[in-house]
Amino acid sequence: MKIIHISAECYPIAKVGGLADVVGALPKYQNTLGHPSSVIMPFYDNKYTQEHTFEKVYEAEFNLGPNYYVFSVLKTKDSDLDIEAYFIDIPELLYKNYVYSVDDTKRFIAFQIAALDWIKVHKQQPDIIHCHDHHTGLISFMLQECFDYQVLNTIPVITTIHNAQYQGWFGYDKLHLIPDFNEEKIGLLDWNGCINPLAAAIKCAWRVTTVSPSYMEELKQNANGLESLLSHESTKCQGILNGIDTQVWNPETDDFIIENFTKDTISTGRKANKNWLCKEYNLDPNKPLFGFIGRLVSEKGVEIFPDVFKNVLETEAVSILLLGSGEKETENTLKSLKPVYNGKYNAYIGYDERLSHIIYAGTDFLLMPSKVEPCGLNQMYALRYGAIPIVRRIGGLKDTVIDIDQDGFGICHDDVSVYEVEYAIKRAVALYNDSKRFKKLQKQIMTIDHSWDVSAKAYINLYQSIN
Ligand SMILES: Nc1ncnc2c1ncn2[C@@H]1O[C@H](COP(=O)(O)OP(=O)(O)O[C@H]2O[C@H](CO)[C@@H](O)[C@H](O)[C@H]2O)[C@@H](O)[C@H]1O
Repeated sequence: MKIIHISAECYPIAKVGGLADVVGALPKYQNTLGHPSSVIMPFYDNKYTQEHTFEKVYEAEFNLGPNYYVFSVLKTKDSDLDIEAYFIDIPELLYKNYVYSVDDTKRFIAFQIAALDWIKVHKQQPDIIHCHDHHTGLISFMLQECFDYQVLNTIPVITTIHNAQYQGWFGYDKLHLIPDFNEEKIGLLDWNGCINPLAAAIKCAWRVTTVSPSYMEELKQNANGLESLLSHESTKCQGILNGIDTQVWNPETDDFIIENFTKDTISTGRKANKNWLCKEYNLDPNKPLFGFIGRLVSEKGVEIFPDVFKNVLETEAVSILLLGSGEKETENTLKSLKPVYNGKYNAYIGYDERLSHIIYAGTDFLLMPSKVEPCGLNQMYALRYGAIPIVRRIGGLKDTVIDIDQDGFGICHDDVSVYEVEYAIKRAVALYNDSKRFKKLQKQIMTIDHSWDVSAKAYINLYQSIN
């Protein structure tokens, strides 16, 4: 089966968050299962595109409302990837030093048109088009209803919702950007008086998946306005838990970390990474270290951090290290705590792939008090690197972490409240002080298998069921 993934992000080419990790890994595992799987993504102006050379495999032009654009499809000449990636180059719209910004509607409609124009002329048509999130949400509508793409409408389209909070809404003033379609079908684009690409995908895709089974269930109650639509379409929806790329995320071979380790050398390996972090960020390596890595947005539960950190740092012998970027106000608040708790707390506000790996390898505990967590990859990376996750029981966190009091290996809490997270940290400190149990758990969690093997097969089964 020939599969094409269409996405705004793909690791290591362009990454903002977990979407990139999934699109960088799933096709790789599908290739290994014998199903040629490639990725179509925008050609951005970033480190990856600057450091590689590309060849043009196709060029054409298209209409975006009243304007004409020329686009090229590029392929790396010196690919170091295990997947085949094709890049849509529209210099005026996509070749930017960012992935997302305020002009996304126009940029991603253009991306979707160019991607489909190219698929249309492809010698070998795909058996499946797999779209990711709202940036590619109009593809299933376009195949079904736009006159230009009718020839492709027998190709099954799958949409994966990585995060239903973001839906890509836009007003009717931009309707003219979508290629011509039968206007009686306008209802397929509409949700609550706006054009809603994610809603259109839920209506038009052949199948809809979310990135964990629990999140699928939760969306029926809480989907940022799409609850009734998801309940209505529930027969074509399925939750498939994300995996992790165990080649990229492997403490034994990871080039980013300070010292590599296996479960047999975990003690010295993790110590070297923790010592490096503590030296670099002026923290005490003899205290339990609590880390956080992620986008600083409300759904990650980060608003409670200032109060949690103040309470904990004043009463417990702990160190805290945070890596994240996002909402400016949260960034500033978290930055402002640094001088107050000098030596006990530090934060790197920004994006740093290498540092994230070292934190997984060196922190004793990883905090994830998410309000919403469709799957969450960080807890799985933490497990693989022997860091104990402290998670709220929600979405994929609920599906992957079991509390130590239920014979499990993590620390779980039910609500996102200062009290509950503080209590979870206190339980973690008690666990840390029970050194024999703590060390045994660290070894045990490194052996939990969250690789893509199982889930990549689940996607193949899903594709086969509609092919
Ligand atoms: N400042 C920073 N510096 C370096 N690395 C950083 C970073 N901030 C985040 N990261 C990295 O980005 C990734 C984040 O992945 P998540 O799954 O936690 O989140 P995200 O919410 O982006 O993804 C959405 O999609 C994914 C994939 O489906 C779901 O798991 C998730 O629940 C859903 O919200 C991890 O690889 C993490 O290490």
